[in-house]
Amino acid sequence: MNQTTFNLDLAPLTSALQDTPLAAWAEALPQTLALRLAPDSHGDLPAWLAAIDALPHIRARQIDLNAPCIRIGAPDEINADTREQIEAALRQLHPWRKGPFDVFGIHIDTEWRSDWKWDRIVRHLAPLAGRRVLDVGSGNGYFALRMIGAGAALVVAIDPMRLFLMQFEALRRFHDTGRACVLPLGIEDFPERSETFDTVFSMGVLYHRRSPLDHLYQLREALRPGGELVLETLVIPGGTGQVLVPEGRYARMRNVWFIPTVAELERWLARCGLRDIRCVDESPTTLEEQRSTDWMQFESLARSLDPADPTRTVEGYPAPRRAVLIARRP
Ligand SMILES: Nc1ncnc2c1ncn2[C@@H]1O[C@H](C[S@+](CC[C@H]([NH3+])C(=O)[O-])CC(=O)[O-])[C@@H](O)[C@H]1O
Repeated sequence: MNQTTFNLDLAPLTSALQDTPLAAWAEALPQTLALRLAPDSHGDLPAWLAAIDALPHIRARQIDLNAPCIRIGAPDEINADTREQIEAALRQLHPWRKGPFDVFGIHIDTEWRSDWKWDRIVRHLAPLAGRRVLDVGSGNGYFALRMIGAGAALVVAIDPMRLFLMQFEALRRFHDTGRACVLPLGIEDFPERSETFDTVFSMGVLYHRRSPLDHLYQLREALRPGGELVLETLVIPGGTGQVLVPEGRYARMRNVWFIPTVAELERWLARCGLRDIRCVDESPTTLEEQRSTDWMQFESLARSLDPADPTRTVEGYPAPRRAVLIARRP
């Protein structure tokens, strides 16, 4: 395996973006990613690459990217030894946070029931069929695959955590639509103004940004005029003008900066020039939706809530609740 470029097949992406303002950026991606994926760039990278290398080269015949539990291959497509080999390699890529997936009958029970989030969102979207999509903070590409399942023409998914790219690439060993890619990049590595995408998703990212309005502004600038922004983030109950800035950790997470109310978030979106702003869902995160599993054995939400009062975090803040807002770039 060529560890420097990690065999990321960027040709479909470069070709899909060739007539857009992102053409030059896409052309330069091999050099950008060579640095990001250099063998010494992350201590675990060699082990992850070895895990992917240990996967057999098989193409799944039965694939369903539209199912809540994304299905790549049916159990009867492989024998028991091959299944064992695949499962052992996929487990080397622990922790699996976003999913679930079913790979030739191996059920990857991820920390999150990401299918529940998708259900809350998808029915409110402009239909994704034929659209060019950007997913910022994509995790392992679970949602990117669901977007392809919903007919998107192209999904560019970015997430700086290289493990999540490895998980996406491991699954891509068995299927490849050529229409979705996960790139190991943060939003700060993305061109400021591309005006290329029909739909831009930012889910679970805003509260990690120290400058949330700059984040919203950059998301807006990635949209073509008339394009749709889908923003999912932590919120607190309350009205306009209220924002929680945790003193230290929030629900044991270190890098949480701004948690506004829905009304305040709507104002931020409007100030960033977005229109037709609507909150389509607001839900508390439950212990059924985010939990430790066999495929994510670290601590999860349960350990972040006050055992005496689960409506509070261990730090005494309101327990996690998330809102989904949809807006349009005029
Ligand atoms: N600067 C950054 N640029 C891009 N991504 C980032 C950055 N910083 C962190 N991330 C990534 O943003 C993701 C946040 S999780 C949401 C995943 C998915 N969207 C979900 O909705 O389940 C949070 C949650 O669990 O909700 C992580 O994968 C980070 O690596």
